[in-house]
Amino acid sequence: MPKTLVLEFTKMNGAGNDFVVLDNRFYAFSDEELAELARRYCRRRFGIGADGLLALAPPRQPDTHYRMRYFNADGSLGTMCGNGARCLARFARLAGIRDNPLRFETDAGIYRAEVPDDPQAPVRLYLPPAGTYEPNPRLATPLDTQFESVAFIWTGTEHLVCFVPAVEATPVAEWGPRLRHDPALQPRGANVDFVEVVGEAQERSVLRARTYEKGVEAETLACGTGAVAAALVAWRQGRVRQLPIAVHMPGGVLTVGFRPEDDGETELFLEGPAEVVFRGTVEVPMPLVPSG
Ligand SMILES: N[C@@H](CCC[C@H](N)C(=O)O)C(=O)O
Repeated sequence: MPKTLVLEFTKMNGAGNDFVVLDNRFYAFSDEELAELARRYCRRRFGIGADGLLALAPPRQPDTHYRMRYFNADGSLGTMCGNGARCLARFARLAGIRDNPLRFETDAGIYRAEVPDDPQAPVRLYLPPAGTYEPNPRLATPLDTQFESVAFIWTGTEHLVCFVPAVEATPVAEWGPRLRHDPALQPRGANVDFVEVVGEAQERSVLRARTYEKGVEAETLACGTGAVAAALVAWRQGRVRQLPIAVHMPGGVLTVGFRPEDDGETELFLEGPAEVVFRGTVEVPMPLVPSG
């Protein structure tokens, strides 16, 4: 009889950016095994279906509650995922870590999250300041004349932010992969955010954005680090003047706030929904070998 392991998982989403979530404090899967689980179970129609896999791992540092592991649907390791981090924080509270706020380790640094008890209430993630910013990166790809500006910014992972006049009409499926694979951005590549400035409403700036995600290799319904990237670039380029900034994505609204300082932004936060959709089990054939 082939050996199997019954794996308990939780399906979650943050504004439609969806994840398979598991408690790796019990399973102790290696990164290679987690990558394989992501490839197998994130597949739509053949698996559970998700943009990525999140694992709650034991902390390595004494002053943190846990360590987040994030794998894209193609099995690639993601240094950070804004919506995933908010979902995993809610999962951690449900899994019995009762402190609030939570402090956790990621491959992009230490983050903090505030999780209200109300399961419908938004989860707020506090991020460290953004990294590399290039307002005019030299790309090999000739740009669409419709693009108003293209900037690179690191918000825990790589983002290329393209301001466009009408995001609905932008052919994301064509321009996303073209720019994501631009030779100048290799070897890591970049997520590509197409952003339109809508204006101001209810004491906040409003952006509309769509993201093509590396590792998913498709447009997702929302991207947390992408919303932060869009908001920061819009602010730095003087395209918006009111804080916070509401970023409308196809799957929902994410809010980005910060305190502007002369040398950058502090108290950077990302807020939005982080919801459990269902819990389930899958029988995982062991040992877990790459499915190819
Ligand atoms: N959807 C995410 C971003 C996930 C990481 C990305 N695909 C990468 O590998 O850089 C978010 O909410 O931030």
